[in-house]
Formats: sequence, C-alpha cells, structure tokens
Amino acid sequence: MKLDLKIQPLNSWMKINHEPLLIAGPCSAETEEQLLATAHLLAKTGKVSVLRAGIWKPRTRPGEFEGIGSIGLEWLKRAKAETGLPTAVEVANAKHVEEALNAGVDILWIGARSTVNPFTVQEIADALKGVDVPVMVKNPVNPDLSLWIGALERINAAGITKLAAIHRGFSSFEKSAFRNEPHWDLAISLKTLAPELPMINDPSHICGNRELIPYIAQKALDMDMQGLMIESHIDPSVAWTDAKQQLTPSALSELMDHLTQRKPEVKNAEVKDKMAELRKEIDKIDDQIISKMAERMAVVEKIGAYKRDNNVTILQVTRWDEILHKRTSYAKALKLSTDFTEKLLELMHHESIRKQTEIMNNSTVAEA
Ligand SMILES: C=C(O[C@@H]1C=C(C(=O)O)C=C[C@H]1O)C(=O)O
Repeated sequence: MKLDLKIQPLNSWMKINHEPLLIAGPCSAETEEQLLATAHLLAKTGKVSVLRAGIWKPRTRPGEFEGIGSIGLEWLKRAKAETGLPTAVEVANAKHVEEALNAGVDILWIGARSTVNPFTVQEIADALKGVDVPVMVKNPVNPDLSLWIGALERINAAGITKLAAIHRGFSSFEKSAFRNEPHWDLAISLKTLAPELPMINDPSHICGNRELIPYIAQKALDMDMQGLMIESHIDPSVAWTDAKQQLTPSALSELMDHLTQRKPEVKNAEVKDKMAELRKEIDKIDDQIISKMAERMAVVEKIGAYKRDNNVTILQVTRWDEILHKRTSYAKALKLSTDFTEKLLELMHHESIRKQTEIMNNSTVAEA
C-alpha cells in the first residue's frame, strides 16, 4: 500500500546548484562572524544549494548551549543576502515557525525530537496552515516508521506540498560505531511507501564523527536518496555544538568530489539488456523459493494436525535448535551470511508456529 501524500517534485521548489543536492552549514549559529564566514566559504565551493544553521537547539541536558535564538535569524538573513544561498532552520514550536517565516527563512525542518511527539508536530502543522514554505521532516529519535509517516501526514494535511524527509538515524541502546543507527531498512520502507517523497540523508547525525561521514554519504546516494545535509563549521575544533562531526567547508568540498553519483535509471542499452537477463534469472529463482516455501508450509500443516490429534506441543525447542545449527552451517558453506540465514529461519519458524496454532485451534480431525 502506498501513502497518500500530495507532493511537488523536489526540482520544482529547490534550485539545485550542484549534484548531488547539498544542504550545509554550522550545527549552530554561534556568532555573526562565524555564520557569515562559514556561509561565504560554503558558497565559494559552488557545491552547496542551501545554507543550514541551528538557531534553537534541543539539548538532551540543561546547561548546554541551547542556540543563539532569534538574533541568529538576522545573521542568516545577512548570509543569504551576501551569498545568495537560501536558508533552512529547525523549528520546534509555533513561535519558531512564525519567527522563521517573518525573517524570510526559505526552508523549515522538524527535528527528530519533535517528530517523536504528535502534539508538537500538530502545533507546527497548525502554524503552517495557509503558508507556502518547504518543510523537511527528520525521522523520529526512535526507530518507529509510523511516527515518521504520521509527522509527514500531519504537515501534508496542513497544505504543505513542498515536502521532504530527512534520514538522520535512530537512537539505540546497543553500542555502535554510529551516534545514531542508520536503520536503512526504515528509510527504504518509507521510500517504498512514498516513492515521490524526496529523501535527504544527514550523515553528520548518523555518524557523530567526521571519519564515518564519507561512507554514509556514499551509501545514501547508492540508496537513491535525493540529497545530503552535512554540518560544516569554519573551525570545527572550537564549535559550540557537535564539534566532532562538523567538517570545514574545504573538507566538505573535498568529500563531495570523492562521492560517486549513480542514477536509478539505466541509459546504456547493453547494460539494460544484461540487467534484464539477470532479473529474469532472479524472477525464476524467487518463484522457486516461494513455491518451495508453500510446499514446506503444507508439510507444517500436516505436522500441526498430528500434534493436535496426539496432544504434542507446537514448539519443539530441541528440533528447532537442530534445524538452526544445520541450516546456518550449510548456508555458511554456500557463502550466505549467518545473520541473514538466522533472520530468514526465524521468520519461517514464526510462520510455522502461527500456522500450527491455527490448526491446533481448529477441532476438525486431520485428513490421513
Ligand atoms: C514443524 C514443527 O514445529 C515447530 C516448527 C518447526 C519448523 O517449522 O521446522 C520446528 C520445530 C517446532 O518448533 C516440528 O515440530 O517439527
């Protein structure tokens, strides 16, 4: 099922100066000098299409720098006038929306800590009614696709059709190399449900450190995302927020030079033919997998009926353990990853148990 969003194509409302689309700027506007100097260097690279800056910063704990506030909007106005770059800021309530719009900010975005709260998103949506401004919605802090979709729907229902999603990664209890787990599966699900919705990747917040940014930025482009939002500061070592993940404008420019932009559509006829041939092979194998799965489930149904008629439990841990071991070592020998095999088997086991539960609860005696 597809989402029912009314969306204008990205290139109808965003002037893209250089491919891929790059939204860049400091995590926080700190001083007028810092913002203007960064903006000028970014504009000079010729690779930036939008200048971003945090004006109001949602911080985890009190006592940290919470953003420069409204005065920063004046600096942004000046940066825009001097560089010609449109501007983008995060808004977290109706007052932010009003102030940002009054200051002529071109694009608003909703942060992860706001997307998580439908009350906040609705307050922002209500403040946007009757306004024609592009809005980008970051994924919620926690890996919950429905919250992300819900926020996009609320903003869209307020009449905002210049809409985009921002993939900035998700909090996790697990120790990880990333500040926020990418969970590409969730971003891919959203792209599948709303193919017309532009998606921007935010490697800065996924990585939390400069070193990982090139890997995530390239992966985002390979996942057919429409652009990147990357934090850039004239001198990251003295940044008031997110010092470890910001890049200097020249490091950012170099990063962009090293990214490979790939297109989803294939133009070369020979490549197209070869891909069609391989896809035919994949189609055939997929049909075989599905029909084998159906065969397996038919046997599972028979076992289920025997268990019901002979009072045997559905779950058989020893048998399942044996299957897990045998299949994963066989799969490993065939160069399949253990993680993939375990997930596949787990899914199959759940379905097998669901089928047998259905049969267990059905009083009809099994056919011989
Ligand atoms: C099919 C059975 O029931 C359950 C499902 C299994 C399966 O799908 O292979 C294995 C063990 C049981 O937990 C069985 O007991 O063999």
